[in-house]
Amino acid sequence: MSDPAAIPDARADAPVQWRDWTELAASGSIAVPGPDDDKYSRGVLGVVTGSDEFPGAAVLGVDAAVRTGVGMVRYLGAARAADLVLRRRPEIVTAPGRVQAWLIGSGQSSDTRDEETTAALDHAIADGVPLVVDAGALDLVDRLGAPAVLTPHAGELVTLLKRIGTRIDRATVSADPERWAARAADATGHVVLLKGRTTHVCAPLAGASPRVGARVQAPSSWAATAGSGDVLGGIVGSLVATHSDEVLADPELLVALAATGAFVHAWAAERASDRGPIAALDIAEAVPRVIARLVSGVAD
Ligand SMILES: NC(=O)C1=CN([C@@H]2O[C@H](COP(=O)(O)OP(=O)(O)OC[C@H]3O[C@@H](n4cnc5c(N)ncnc54)[C@H](O)[C@@H]3O)[C@@H](O)[C@H]2O)[C@@H](O)CC1
Ligand SMILES: Nc1ncnc2c1ncn2[C@@H]1O[C@H](COP(=O)(O)OP(=O)(O)O)[C@@H](O)[C@H]1O
Repeated sequence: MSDPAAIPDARADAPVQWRDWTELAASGSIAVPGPDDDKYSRGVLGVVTGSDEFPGAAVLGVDAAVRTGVGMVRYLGAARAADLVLRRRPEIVTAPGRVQAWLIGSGQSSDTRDEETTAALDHAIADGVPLVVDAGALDLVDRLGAPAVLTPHAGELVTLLKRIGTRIDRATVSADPERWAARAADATGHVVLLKGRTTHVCAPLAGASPRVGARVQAPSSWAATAGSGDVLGGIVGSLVATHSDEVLADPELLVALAATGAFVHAWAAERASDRGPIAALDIAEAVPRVIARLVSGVAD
């Protein structure tokens, strides 16, 4: 149960100007390659996700990242996951090298993290480029130096807030997601994307008040299926990698990129679903059609 006495009041609940994220808003966050572009200039996403326990999460995130439109994906996670990633996506590079953003944590757990994964995560965190931090890397939040988007679901947000002494339960988060997403952003100093039927993306307070927040309403709930969040991580990772320099210059841009990622995810799920059930990979497969519509304004 939540314990209101444990919730600190200092600086709490500074105002957020919430904006519903529309197709028009999302269309501004897609990088379209030009005649002079190559795979490096478009942006490279480094990925450290998956584990022996959850290798599939790596496949889902990488597949979604490629389909969102990035120049290259370097997968540098667990060996078993790397095999599966290459089977699904032979274009993935598993050699280390420069990247413009990192996606870390999906399909991992801080309890079972092995030495190799720890070293790969340490490298990603020290690299100085923007990060998308999911599931099993959220415990590393205090060590992030570069701008980051954290992508918790309600349960993971509860754990994040517990670290700063705010003891609430999952139901409390679900009852007021705007408040708790904002509180987590302030507590961590990073953009928080709180997942759900409505996804809330909030920037931390940084001088200007009110700060910006974005709400993405999913048109249905068929996306509530295992691995769906791993797909979202790949989509957001790809959008961040293709806007890396802009994010380093203005970290608040991560709100627009993360909200666009949630928008693309929600509408890819809708297209894949056709009013029926879907699997997580179906969402990834539908991403290019959603992106095509965003950049051309024309439905197929
Ligand atoms: N194919 C894959 O590799 C997948 C990997 N995943 C990864 O799995 C890890 C754990 O993520 P979760 O979001 O599941 O963790 P949660 O924090 O939601 O769940 C924690 C635990 O509670 C249990 N639980 C929660 N709700 C339950 C219910 N209604 N009935 C029975 N048990 C319930 C789960 O089995 C789990 O052990 C993450 O690293 C995530 O990325 C998931 O994304 C699912 C797919
Ligand atoms: N009721 C719902 N309606 C629509 N989308 C949902 C709903 N519940 C969850 N989602 C979306 O599905 C994804 C679930 O992510 P997550 O909880 O991390 O699942 P997993 O760990 O299985 O990948 C998120 O993108 C979230 O916004």
